[in-house]
Amino acid sequence: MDVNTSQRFIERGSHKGKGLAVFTSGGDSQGMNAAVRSVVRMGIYLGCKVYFIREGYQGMVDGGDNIEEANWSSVSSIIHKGGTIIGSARCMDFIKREGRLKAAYNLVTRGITNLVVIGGDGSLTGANLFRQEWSSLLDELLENNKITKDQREKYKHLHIAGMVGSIDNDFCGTDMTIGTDSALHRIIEAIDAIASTAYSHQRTFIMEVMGRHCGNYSEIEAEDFSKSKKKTLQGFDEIDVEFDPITFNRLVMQQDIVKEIPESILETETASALSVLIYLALVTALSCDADYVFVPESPPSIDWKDKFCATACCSYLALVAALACEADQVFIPEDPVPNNWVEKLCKRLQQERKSGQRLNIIIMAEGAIDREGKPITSELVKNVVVDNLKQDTRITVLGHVQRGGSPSAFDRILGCRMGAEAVMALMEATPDTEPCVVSLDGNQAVRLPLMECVRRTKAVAQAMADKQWDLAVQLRGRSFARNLETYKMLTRLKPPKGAFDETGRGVFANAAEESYRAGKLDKLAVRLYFYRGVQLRFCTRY
Ligand SMILES: Nc1ncnc2c1ncn2[C@@H]1O[C@H](COP(=O)(O)OP(=O)(O)O)[C@@H](O)[C@H]1O
Ligand SMILES: O=P(O)(O)OC[C@H]1O[C@](O)(COP(=O)(O)O)[C@@H](O)[C@@H]1O
Repeated sequence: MDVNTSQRFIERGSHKGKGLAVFTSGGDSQGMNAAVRSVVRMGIYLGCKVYFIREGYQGMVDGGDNIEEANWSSVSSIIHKGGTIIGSARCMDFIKREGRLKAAYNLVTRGITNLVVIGGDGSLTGANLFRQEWSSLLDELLENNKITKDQREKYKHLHIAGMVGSIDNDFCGTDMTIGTDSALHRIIEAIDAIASTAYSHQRTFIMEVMGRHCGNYSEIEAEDFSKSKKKTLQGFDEIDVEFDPITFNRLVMQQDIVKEIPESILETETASALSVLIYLALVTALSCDADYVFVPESPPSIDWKDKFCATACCSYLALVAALACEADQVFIPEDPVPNNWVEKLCKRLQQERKSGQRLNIIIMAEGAIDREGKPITSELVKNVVVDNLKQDTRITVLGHVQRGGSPSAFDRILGCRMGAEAVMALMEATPDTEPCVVSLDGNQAVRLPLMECVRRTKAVAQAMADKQWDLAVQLRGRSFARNLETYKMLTRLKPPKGAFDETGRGVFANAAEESYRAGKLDKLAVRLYFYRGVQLRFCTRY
């Protein structure tokens, strides 16, 4: 499209008469209001008739006052508010065709054929299914004399654009989901606050942050519910809802699903909800100098508990002490091997205390598991620390605080940009255009095929279910992998072989300086080298 065409296209009123609706679905997140506002105003600007659909898919199915025309001022003064002013819900009715038929009727009778869905992968999957079925739903409505032939013809194409609203940053295809940045702010503020009291009492704190995924849940078809079909998910067969207290805790976290899924499915399918997404835990650990982070994509070995307090080797504590506290001594540790993580953590905790550190922070994603896929709960880690290290230990579950409060500037802007792009995508759509999800790629808003992203997102869950941890990390994307690598890098005690020059000075420090001056390195690499260099310089004093 040349400049003139594109300018004409976004001309005020250039899409007069089109019916467009926006709704929020699944878990709410900060920044959703900014996105809603942007959709409404962009739509109105282009001449569309814009509707709110309240309470997610439930409002679409129920119709009535839940579908309400919006105007310019209905989205005034909402950009700074957390949550979503139009409500969000998880809706079992929409999982069934019967529910989707009602939803189609409610849209057609209002002339709505453009939908902006703001939610997670489940909501986007539902929207895609809805679009696939649209034609047959309209046929059924016509057959039942619910709509006229004219309506059937006029509204025969449904267009879908998605935006990912979730604090979990768990959607493949976008660098940041709407809400993640704000949630991180909450977590970091909370950890900073905890650190002061932890310091006073010389305590270890286990901070549990949100981050879970139930991608396979979205794949449950309506038929599965009616037939109570028994399914087995590889790797989770041993999970017992009733008798295993650890597993029970996990399922409690999924209580919205537990409530609604028949017992027979609950016992098998819900297990898949244990596939956990860890962005918040990982990045928080990185930002807060946490002593350890439990993450499902890269879980510890199965015997983590036994090894937790068994030996005397520690790397992270020493590194953090050296970097953050200007420690006088730096240890040259062994490269961490996955099966030794418990040992290392134990050593770290002990070593930090020995070297004068007054507190420890352990961060856990709420769905952390070990390499066998078994959950590791905050309670379990606490017991291990208390029983074996005798450290005064507390658990803080940050819970929904993370999803509350005002959105950060980043999330407000992100919502605005994504919303405008979603409307543009709908206006440009042709009958053959696939549903898209508006994503952030670097600093660019891009449109990606919705189902491809959903497929990739679900592949992460599958990789974890298959215990393919490297693959799970890789599927989460480059930036996730880099964050994990950075975290591991900065928690190493021992620099790689060849890190010293003949004078004992870190060669990485030299290399970084030279390369940075020559413009050969990116910021991250320089920072990593810098940290290694600092560490090595400390060594040279001995
Ligand atoms: N496979 C599906 N078919 C139809 N609707 C679905 C499907 N998966 C999810 N949904 C709808 O989307 C809602 C939100 O999905 P959920 O997975 O709970 O949250 P999120 O969108 O945050 O991932 C569900 O309550 C349901 O109404
Ligand atoms: O608010 P609920 O229903 O207790 O759900 C809690 C879950 O929602 C989330 O905040 C977001 O999950 P979704 O984006 O998948 O909806 C998770 O991090 C958390 O585990």
